[in-house]
Amino acid sequence: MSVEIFYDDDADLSVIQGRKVAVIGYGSQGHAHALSLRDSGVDVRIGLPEGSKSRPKAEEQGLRVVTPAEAAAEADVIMILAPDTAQRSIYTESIEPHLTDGKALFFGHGLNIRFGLITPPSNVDVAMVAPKGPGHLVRRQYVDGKGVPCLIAVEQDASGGAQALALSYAKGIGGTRAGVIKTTFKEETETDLFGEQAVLCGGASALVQTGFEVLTEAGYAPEVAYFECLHELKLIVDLMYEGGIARMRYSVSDTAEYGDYTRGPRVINDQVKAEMKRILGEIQSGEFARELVAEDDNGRPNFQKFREQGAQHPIEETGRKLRGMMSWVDRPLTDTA
Ligand SMILES: NC(=O)C1=CN([C@@H]2O[C@H](COP(=O)(O)OP(=O)(O)OC[C@H]3O[C@@H](n4cnc5c(N)ncnc54)[C@H](OP(=O)(O)O)[C@@H]3O)[C@@H](O)[C@H]2O)C=CC1
Ligand SMILES: CC[C@](O)(C(C)=O)C(=O)O
Ligand SMILES: [Mg+2]
Ligand SMILES: [Mg+2]
Repeated sequence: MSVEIFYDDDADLSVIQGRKVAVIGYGSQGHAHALSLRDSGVDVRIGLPEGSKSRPKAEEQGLRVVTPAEAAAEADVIMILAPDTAQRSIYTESIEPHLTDGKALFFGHGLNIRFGLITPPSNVDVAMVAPKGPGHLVRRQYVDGKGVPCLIAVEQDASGGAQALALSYAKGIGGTRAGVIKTTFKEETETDLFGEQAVLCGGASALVQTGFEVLTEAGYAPEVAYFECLHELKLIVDLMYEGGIARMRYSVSDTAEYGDYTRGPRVINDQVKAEMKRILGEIQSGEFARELVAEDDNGRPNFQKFREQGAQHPIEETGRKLRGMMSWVDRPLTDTA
């Protein structure tokens, strides 16, 4: 099945430049979208509750901050970039009352629409611009004249111009420099959740931690295990990113390549694939979304525990020490990450 991919020449920046945009939330994605849209000549305001920790940061970076309700009332494109679990109540309390004819409601991820947690009225456009990368890199790439690829989707096209508006927004954050693929809220939501759970975040973290544990439990130095299982992973993934798995295999030794073919499938085996399929099933059925919402409604007791356990894993202490010796690696997050 072929997909539609859009680049700079397919998107008209003046469409979003002609609208007033509210970015609700100023975290990973929020700061990246807001700053890059502003730098692309778009009229942006930030919606944050009084007392929000993010307010001083947004103001220091030259943005006007109002409450989410004020931002939604002023703007005609409202992009919700608060945590997915907070979006329902923000929508009901601060956005829904201001969804008058001709406005557009935008998302950076489709979870709340896909699982029916938010049901917008029929008089507004509902669309998504979802960067396929962390917000801090979305901003860094924009500043460097590059871009993170994005997905766009239109759930509701009340104006007849929702796709052109989404493409224009994507251009404003640098997405069309790299390529913007048209998809649906369903496809974006399910693939994004699967990717982050099974491969990018869950799968990769568990692989790295388990490799580190196997080496250190066998008596090898934690520093050596850290370089082998975490630090070097980036260098290997960089080669895959630049030229695919084949490029990585071309660059590593024949010994590594032979070990890759013969041992890799023993680690990521049929049992792992079956588990990945179960994970995808839980996403598609809505089981994961229900679990996430219940966890949040209960005050996130398990989430908090997992965070603490993760932070206490011995690989973190080893990494802190080693990264401290590599100034180019160990740098604080900045405006452009
Ligand atoms: N993180 C990423 O790189 C990616 C995220 N996405 C999607 O983008 C969206 C935003 O995610 P992400 O950037 O990670 O979010 P963050 O967790 O970084 O967002 C935190 C921001 O939201 C603010 N916030 C919290 N509650 C509210 C509220 N009630 N009203 C207004 N603002 C609030 C926080 O304010 P305070 O400082 O006061 O807590 C903070 O500014 C999600 O839909 C996510 O799935 C998509 C692609 C990648
Ligand atoms: C991989 C995690 C992600 O989906 C992302 C950065 O794209 C997220 O939700 O943060
Ligand atoms: Mg993602
Ligand atoms: Mg995600």
